[in-house]
Amino acid sequence: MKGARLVRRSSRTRTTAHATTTTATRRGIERGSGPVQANKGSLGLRRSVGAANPHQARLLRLCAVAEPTGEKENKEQAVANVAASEEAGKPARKKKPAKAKKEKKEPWPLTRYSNPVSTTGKTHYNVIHRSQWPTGVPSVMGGHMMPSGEVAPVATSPSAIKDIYDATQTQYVHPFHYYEEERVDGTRENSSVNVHNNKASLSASVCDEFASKAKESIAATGKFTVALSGGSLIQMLEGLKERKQEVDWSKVYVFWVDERLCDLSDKDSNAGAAKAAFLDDLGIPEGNHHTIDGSLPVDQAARAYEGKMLQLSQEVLPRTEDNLPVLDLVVLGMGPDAHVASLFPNRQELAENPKQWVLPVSNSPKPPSERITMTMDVINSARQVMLVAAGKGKAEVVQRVLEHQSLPGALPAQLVMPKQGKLVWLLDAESASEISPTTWDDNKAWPRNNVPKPST
Ligand SMILES: O=C(O)C(O)[C@@H](O)[C@H](O)[C@H](O)COP(=O)(O)O
Repeated sequence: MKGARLVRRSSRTRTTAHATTTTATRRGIERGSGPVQANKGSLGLRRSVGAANPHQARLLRLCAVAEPTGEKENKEQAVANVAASEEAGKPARKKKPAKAKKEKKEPWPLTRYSNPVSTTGKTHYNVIHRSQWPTGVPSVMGGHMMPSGEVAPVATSPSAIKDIYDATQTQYVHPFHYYEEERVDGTRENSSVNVHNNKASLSASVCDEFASKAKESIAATGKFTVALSGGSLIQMLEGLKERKQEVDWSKVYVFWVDERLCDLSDKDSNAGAAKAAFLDDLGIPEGNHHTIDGSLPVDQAARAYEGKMLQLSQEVLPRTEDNLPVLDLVVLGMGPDAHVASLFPNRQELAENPKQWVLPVSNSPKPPSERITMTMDVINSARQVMLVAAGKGKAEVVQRVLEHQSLPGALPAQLVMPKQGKLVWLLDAESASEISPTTWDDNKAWPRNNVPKPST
């Protein structure tokens, strides 16, 4: 059996005045071929052998239990030896049974992988045998390794994925997918990691990047479409007010990559918080800010929001060949479990969902429990994605996401890979304190488990 191999692909690092900027390609998993077989050994009952006397009959009964076929020949031989020795009046000599070959154990989770089957040419599926995960995707699906070599803690997601078992195929078909090593346009270096000295310079950089993308897009296409996330990001975007004169805000369309199901006036509303913090000051036309209808049941709210997006002309919101919307910019925060938008680890919403752009989320591990979210496919169809994380509390997850390839779905942020566009990570020194970009070119430093932490 060949297992999965962690592979770091090429990367390079450059330093700018206020930030260390590392451009790196995505890492991928290379797997060997051939399905993993549960190596139980075949069990069989001993063939019937006639007993010559009561002693031999007892030996036969002892042997007539289920036993690995590899040992049965030896036992038959032992019985035959006893019979022969007794007949010759000699004490029986027991023949040592041959030692069963020890199965070579590979560290978890490699033994849980089976063969990747490329069904579409662009997608790899993990095919998991029924005997291996009889109760669905295991809770330790977050089987990424910590720097210590330990398996990372169980994901906080409460619900197991139930509906991925395909009864006709007698196997679990894992719904998450990887992209092939190369992007659609054939280039490899599509992501960069920018580390800023502190949160203030990070926020300034987030606003600069936003404004420059807006100007670029308006100059090229006459509009700028952006989808925002909530959380601490909203405060970081306040600095856009200082860039009010730089951008023609009347041509800006704002969407929510995810939103909590509540009224705009509710303290939980991302859109409400952003309006108060900066949106209302920028002069974006009312009709260009697309908010959700928080009074609807969550599934209807998702459908209605998707409907709003679908109604926009293709001049404003063009589509990919796969009929996915192409946003000019998606700005994501990241939770401590590596969730982005409201796409939480090991949840059904993360699965490929080609028919829908926006999904309802119930029982969200992060409160409030009902939300809507754009799909990972929509995020990955954007022209540019910004992934922003700040603070010491994010250091460990940033390190895991950037330096350890996990099982797909365990760390949603690892699935952010714009197909045509660019991914820019924007971090502050604290959230980047556990990563070691200077070793990203060093093949010997992979896998990461033994890499010493950067000196402070
Ligand atoms: O909860 C939301 O509304 C989100 O959109 C969510 O994805 C958020 O961006 C991350 O949880 C990071 O939040 P923090 O930056 O506050 O940690």
